[in-house]
Amino acid sequence: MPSGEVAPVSTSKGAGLGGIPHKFFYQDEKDDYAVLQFGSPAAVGSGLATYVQEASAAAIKERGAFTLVLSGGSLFKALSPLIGLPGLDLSKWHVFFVDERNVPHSSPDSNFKGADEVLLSKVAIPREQIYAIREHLPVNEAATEYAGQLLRLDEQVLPRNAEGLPVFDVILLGLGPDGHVASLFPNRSQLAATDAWVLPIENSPKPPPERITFSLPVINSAKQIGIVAAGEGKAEIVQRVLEVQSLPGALPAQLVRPTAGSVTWFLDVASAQNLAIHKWESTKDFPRSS
Ligand SMILES: O=C1O[C@H](COP(=O)(O)O)[C@@H](O)[C@H](O)[C@H]1O
Repeated sequence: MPSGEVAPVSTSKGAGLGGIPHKFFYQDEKDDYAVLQFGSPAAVGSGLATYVQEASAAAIKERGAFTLVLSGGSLFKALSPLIGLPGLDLSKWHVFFVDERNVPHSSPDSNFKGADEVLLSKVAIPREQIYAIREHLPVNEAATEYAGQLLRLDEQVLPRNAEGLPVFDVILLGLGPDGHVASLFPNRSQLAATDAWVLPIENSPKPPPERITFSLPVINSAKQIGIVAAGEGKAEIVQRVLEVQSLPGALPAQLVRPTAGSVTWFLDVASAQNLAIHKWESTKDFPRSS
């Protein structure tokens, strides 16, 4: 995440409607920090489906497998345009959860249940390639067990980088109103954890209290990270994360900085409404256009 008084460095203006996003880039060392603003939540979903479709085709061509990591909340519904999309080789897909609540799979709080009802039960991904939290374990053991599921996969499915960390093809993150991503909450010790792939959480500020979450180093090892935030309720936090420096004590979403991959934000007009880009474009005083 850029620091200081942050300004976008270039823009390419689409209408935001019909799936053609208004696209702009924030400064980052690797020039790979794109923000896509779509005309509606439905268009965000279509854009997201295309992003996943393209990543899937590339990964399957390269190594015969595709790894997709989901977060919870509103994301599953946004992904529904994936259902019935032609040309997806779903038999090669492996689906994971970047965070999960330590509850039975039948609980309304379960991310697995939410994903299954809205998406996973409607597509032909082999069930053994959907990696759910093991139920009825103490949360420490649930985190260790989930990490074990990842460790058991061979590198053709889940490659490792030079640091030995897993490299997922696509991780999709939601954004909480406090700037949390996955179950990494502001000012919590888990933000500094480097020694475990999957961390237990015993006292989450958002219920339910027990959760497991990927650590930041694992998230930041992904090839592609999509951060999805639609609706007016996300406008304030989207602007804070993208444009307000908060070091020290950066928000979790500001710590999403892939070591070798890219970040793409998926916003709609409502969640992007506070971004300074609109002010600059309307005054034609765009600070550093390229
Ligand atoms: O608790 C959680 O919240 C975030 C944001 O959810 P949303 O419904 O506001 O999109 C979610 O990304 C995370 O996975 C979940 O556990």
